[in-house]
Amino acid sequence: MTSPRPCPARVGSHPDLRDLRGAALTIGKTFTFEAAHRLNGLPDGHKCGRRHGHSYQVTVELTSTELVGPGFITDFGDLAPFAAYLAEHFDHCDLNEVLTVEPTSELLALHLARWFLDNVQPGIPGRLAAVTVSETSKTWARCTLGNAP
Ligand SMILES: Nc1nc2c(c(=O)[nH]1)N=C([C@H](O)[C@H](O)COP(=O)(O)OP(=O)(O)OP(=O)(O)O)CN2
Repeated sequence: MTSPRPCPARVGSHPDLRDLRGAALTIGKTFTFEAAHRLNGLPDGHKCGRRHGHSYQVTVELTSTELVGPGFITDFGDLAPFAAYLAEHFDHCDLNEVLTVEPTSELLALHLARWFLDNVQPGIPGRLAAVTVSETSKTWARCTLGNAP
């Protein structure tokens, strides 16, 4: 019987990303909720003018040039307030009653980015880079944030 091959020497990058000029890491977490909506302002007969439902997917992306703790941009668990906001205000709701703007993917991404910046961003180390909203498996809208604080 041959003995198993020994594990190779340990490898890994130093956690200081400044070693890699211009490098940044990005993480993402996807949240889901079910909701109904109809879109106003469309031509007569447009199918999205009728009330219909979607299984929404919302992905937040966070970026940083520095890692904390064991090597995190942000602990995924610290995004729980965002999950709670979606569950409380959007899940199984009519988005026309929830939002003061038309419930398009674009305007929903914009609203959720604003809410995240106001309510989650102040308490986490990573920086919000983008919020992407998908109504269907084939479509998405992304709100990309700049570098300004
Ligand atoms: N730029 C946007 N266009 C559309 C949005 C939107 O939020 N932003 N929303 C809709 C409808 O709500 C719905 O998502 C329908 O999308 P659509 O891809 O047109 O329809 P289907 O999922 O049925 O896809 P098919 O390719 O027609 O099968 C519309 N447009």
